[in-house]
Amino acid sequence: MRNTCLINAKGINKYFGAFQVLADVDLEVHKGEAVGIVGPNGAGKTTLFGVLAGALDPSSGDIQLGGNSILKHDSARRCRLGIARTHQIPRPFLGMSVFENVMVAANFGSGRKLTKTKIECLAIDALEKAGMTAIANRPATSLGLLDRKRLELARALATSPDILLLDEIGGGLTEAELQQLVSLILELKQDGITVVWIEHILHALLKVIDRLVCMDSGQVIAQGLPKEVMADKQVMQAYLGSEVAQ
Ligand SMILES: Nc1ncnc2c1ncn2[C@@H]1O[C@H](COP(=O)(O)OP(=O)(O)OP(=O)(O)O)[C@@H](O)[C@H]1O
Repeated sequence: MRNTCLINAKGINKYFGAFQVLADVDLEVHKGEAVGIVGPNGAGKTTLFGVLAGALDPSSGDIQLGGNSILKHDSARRCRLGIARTHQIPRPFLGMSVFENVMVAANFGSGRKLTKTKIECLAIDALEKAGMTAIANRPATSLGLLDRKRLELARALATSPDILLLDEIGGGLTEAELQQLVSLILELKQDGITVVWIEHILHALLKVIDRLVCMDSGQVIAQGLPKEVMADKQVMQAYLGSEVAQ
């Protein structure tokens, strides 16, 4: 199962003006695995997600999904092909309720015409998984940061993703909430969803991932088994001076 390459990003470079943010990044993610991405602030992790999800065009390189290039597909098309993403800074539709936000995602992400009942089922299921059923009717504007993060996850789940890109979804959660999040992500993995998770909270990340990738200054500096990557000299050096919650 883990031999099937789902996402294959090759030779990704990204410049903002003259500033190179990604430098020849290769990333393979196999079907069914959970991959963690760590690295100091500014390493290029979120930019890499932007490039994978289609929010940003790479300056060069290719991204394949299931063996086919998706470079020319915009983020909406990539979402319909099964790539869902949560944002580090949540971006709900503020004029809508929690439920409406998730309904939009369920409708939009499916890539085919669904009945209203089916869309509602997808939305209810996603809200349940994200632990938001009790506040489904609240306006999105009334949510605090943690609930906005949950809503990000619910919206991503409602699109019925094959691959879930999670961007620092654990930040700001209590230890108990982190445990719930870990259990949920393990469940999603069990359900066959491939997970790529950028996270600074290592002890949570390490409970979920099969493989770890460490980035620094726009480059992948190590990847492999989590324990080996964390013991890598270059990785430890990259973290010197930055606080890593273990
Ligand atoms: N739109 C942009 N224009 C110019 N520079 C940008 C832009 N977006 C990101 N950057 C810069 O690119 C670098 C990488 O940013 P990115 O957000 O990808 O890092 P990161 O590894 O996700 O960091 P963090 O852990 O703090 O979220 C940073 O120096 C950032 O300031």
